Amino acid sequence: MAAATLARRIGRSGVLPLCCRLPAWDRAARPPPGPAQPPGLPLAPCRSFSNNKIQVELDESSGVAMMKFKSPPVNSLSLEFLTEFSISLEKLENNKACRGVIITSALPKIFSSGLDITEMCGKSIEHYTEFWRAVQEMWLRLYGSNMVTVAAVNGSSPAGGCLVALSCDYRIMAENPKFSIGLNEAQLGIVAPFWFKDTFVNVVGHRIAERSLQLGSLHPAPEALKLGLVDELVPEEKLMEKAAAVMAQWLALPDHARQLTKTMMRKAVLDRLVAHREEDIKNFISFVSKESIQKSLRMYMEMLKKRKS
Ligand SMILES: CCCCCCCC/C=C\C/C=C/C(=O)SCCNC(=O)CCNC(=O)[C@H](O)C(C)(C)COP(=O)(O)OP(=O)(O)OC[C@H]1O[C@@H](n2cnc3c(N)ncnc32)[C@H](O)[C@@H]1OP(=O)(O)O
Repeated sequence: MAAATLARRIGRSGVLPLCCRLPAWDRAARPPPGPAQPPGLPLAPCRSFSNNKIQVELDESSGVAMMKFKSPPVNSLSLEFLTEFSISLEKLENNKACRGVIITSALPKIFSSGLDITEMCGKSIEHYTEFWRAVQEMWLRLYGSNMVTVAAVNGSSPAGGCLVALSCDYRIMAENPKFSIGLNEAQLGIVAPFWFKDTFVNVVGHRIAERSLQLGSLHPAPEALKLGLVDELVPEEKLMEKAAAVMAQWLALPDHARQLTKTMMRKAVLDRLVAHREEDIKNFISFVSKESIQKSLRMYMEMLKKRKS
């Protein structure tokens, strides 16, 4: 689907209507590009594209796209960011030449600061609905992607930023102990929704997830490795090289076998949100609309600003 059409269908809602396409985790495995492809079949025109928030470059010879978050100061996941993120994933997913994507940040020291807290403060019910649908959409696309997804975590990655990394197939983090990662929602006085929790449990197991979620822990990179929250640590200057090597290793397998296995591992968790999407939006709205939650979020934002001065 052309980007313009997709953007129109998404419209202000930030949502890709489910009727527009099969979810990635239900699609048939794609044949690998290259010799198996009928000669003369044009590849989708998406070698490189970028928007205000995200830059994507696809190397058609390897089938690997590099996606860089570039939304200063901290790559927070605003409604606009999430919409652009979903559009970018959709474009790659629909491009037969693309088999894998490496996700990283173009900003120094920050992978993503998580959901944009200002989107959850003092807004209308319509806005909360639109925002939360966009958060769901992003996760459904990324966690359910048929592509190989590798997170090259080159900076701190709290809450929603951690969810992005957790939703990938493999996480490599820069071995800087000043960089931390985790679902720290409890520290903000809020609660990670069930599908954040499910994604976390699927990566680190129940006990580690329970302790980390209750404490709202942000784990420095070496601790994140010990917990299995990331798969590898490498010196920052080697991060992209390592990500490319890991990608090549994963792409060496036949797509159909890897994709069906991924679907088998993730389907139950994806289906749970799909079945309860509207209820999840209602829960989010009634939760963030509480005066006590608004107060907690405002205090947290003030704390961030004070820490700076
Ligand atoms: C019963 C069940 C009901 C279920 C209901 C579910 C409800 C669940 C709802 C939501 C889940 C939430 C998920 C989230 O992702 S919340 C966001 C969590 N993120 C954080 O805690 C990170 C906060 N930020 C930081 O720790 C730091 O900013 C940093 C480490 C990322 C970067 O540090 P530094 O480089 O020192 O930058 P600054 O702190 O100076 O920040 C620059 C600038 O950016 C602003 N900012 C930072 N993070 C955010 C953010 N997430 N959203 C919006 N704005 C952010 C910061 O305030 C500064 O602004 P400035 O002072 O105006 O320059």
